[in-house]
Amino acid sequence: MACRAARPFRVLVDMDGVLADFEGGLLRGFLASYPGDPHIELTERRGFSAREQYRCLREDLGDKAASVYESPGFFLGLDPIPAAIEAIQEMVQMPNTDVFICTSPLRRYEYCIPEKYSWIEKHLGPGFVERLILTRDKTVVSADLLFDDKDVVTGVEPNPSWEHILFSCCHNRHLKLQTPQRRLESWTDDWRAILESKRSR
Ligand SMILES: Nc1ncnc2c1ncn2[C@H]1C[C@H](O)[C@@H](COP(=O)(O)O)O1
Ligand SMILES: [Mg+2]
Repeated sequence: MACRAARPFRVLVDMDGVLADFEGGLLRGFLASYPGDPHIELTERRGFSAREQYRCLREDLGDKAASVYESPGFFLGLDPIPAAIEAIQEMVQMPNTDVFICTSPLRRYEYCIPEKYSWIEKHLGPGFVERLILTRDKTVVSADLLFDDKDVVTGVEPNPSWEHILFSCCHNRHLKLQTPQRRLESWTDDWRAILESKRSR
């Protein structure tokens, strides 16, 4: 029987809230577009969906928040999360390691999709565009690790192959994880140790 060589270790890295500062961009855009309306400080964000929290604050604010991130220029204008660019550039150079950026486009994808490609080219270079996976369902993508700020990542596959590492973001900081779930506080935290511990399992 022929032996199959083990494939390289595979890491998926989410984009919004992990590489690109979606929450900071949303607050900045909301304040600029709706200066007279109440807003949610980043320290007060709870729950993944910013639209839902704004809607709870006042019914009309949910759609106003969405109008900010559905506008042209929003995704391309996002700042990188601190130390994210350096971390992913280092990760991609690691031996026996494949790194992909795995992100879900908005349902209103007109500006979101091309701007996600452009953001990667702008901040990581044209070669990195090859590593972009756009999917509304990350559970069907096979990998060893997924770094994602969404507290619950679900889809059609009930047992995804990856371990979800919760990347800390303003909306999930207060959550207490169930063991054995793991968290990465920031890209200055020890993400290398997470890769090595998973690699050696
Ligand atoms: N915190 C968020 N609130 C509302 N919408 C969000 C938030 N973070 C990301 N999004 C948008 C932008 C993306 O197109 C999709 C899914 O993002 P992902 O980071 O791939 O889960 O939702
Ligand atoms: Mg995200």
